[in-house]
Amino acid sequence: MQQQLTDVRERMIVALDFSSMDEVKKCLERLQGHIRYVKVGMELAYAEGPAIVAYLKEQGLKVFVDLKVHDIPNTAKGAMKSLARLGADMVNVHAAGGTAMMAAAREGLEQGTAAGAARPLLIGVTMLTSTSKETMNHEIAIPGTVEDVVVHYAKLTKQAGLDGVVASPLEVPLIKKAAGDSFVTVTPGIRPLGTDQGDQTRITTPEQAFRLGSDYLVIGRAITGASDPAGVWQSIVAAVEADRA
Ligand SMILES: O=c1ccn([C@@H]2O[C@H](COP(=O)(O)O)[C@@H](O)[C@H]2O)c(=O)[nH]1
Repeated sequence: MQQQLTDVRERMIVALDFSSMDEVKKCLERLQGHIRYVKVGMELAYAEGPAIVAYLKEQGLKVFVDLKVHDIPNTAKGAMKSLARLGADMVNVHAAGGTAMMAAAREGLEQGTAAGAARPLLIGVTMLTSTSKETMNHEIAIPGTVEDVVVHYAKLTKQAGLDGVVASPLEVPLIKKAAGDSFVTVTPGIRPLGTDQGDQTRITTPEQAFRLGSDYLVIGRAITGASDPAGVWQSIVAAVEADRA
C-alpha cells in the first residue's frame, strides 16, 4: 500500500449506490462521524455529475469514483484526464481493456492531475465479484478458474503501471503472492454474517476479508440498506477489531 492505514475505518469504503443528492445527504446524516471513505458508482455519478464528488470532498470524505472505464486507449486516456480534475482519491478501469488501455489511462490521469496534487490511486477491475465460474466460462467465454484469471489480470494491471486491483477478498492471497504486498487490493463482495448475498457470488465477511489481506473493503447495501446504518457500521468495526485482537 502507498500509505500504512492502521485504523480499519480508513479502509472501509461505503458504496453510495443512490440516484440523488438528497438520498446521499440522508445517508450521510445517519453515518456522520463514523465513515471516512465513500464510493460513487455509475448510478450516482450519472444522476448528479461531478458536483457529487465536490460535495463529498467538502464533507471531509475520501472518494472512490467507480466508473470502471473500458474503451480504446485514447478514449480511456481522455476519460482519466477528466476524472483527475474531480479531485477523487481513487478511480478505476477494467483490466480486460488490456495493458495499452491501462497504460494510457495512467498517462491521462497523470496529465490531468494538478501540479502539486496527489494523483488518485488507479485500480484495475479483474473479474466482477458478481461473476461465478459458470458465467465466466459459459457466457463471457473465458475458460479456467476465476482465481487464475484474476491473477492473470492482476499481473497485467501491475505491468501497465497501475496501483492495484478490484477483486473478491477470496483472491487476495494469490494476488499478493503474484504482485507483491504493496499492490493494493480493493474488495467488494462483503457480506457480514446474516446479510443477504443478493447478486454477489464471491463473498466473505468483513473479518475474513481483512484476515485474507484486503487493503480496502467496499461495503454497500449491508450498511446503506439497513434500518440502522450507523449500528451496522459500528458492529462491523467491532467485529473486525475483535478478530484482530
Ligand atoms: O467487482 C466488483 C466491482 C465493483 N462492485 C461495486 O461494489 C459495490 C458493492 O455493493 P454491495 O451492496 O455491498 O454488494 C457496488 O457499488 C458495486 O458496483 C462490486 O460489487 N464488484
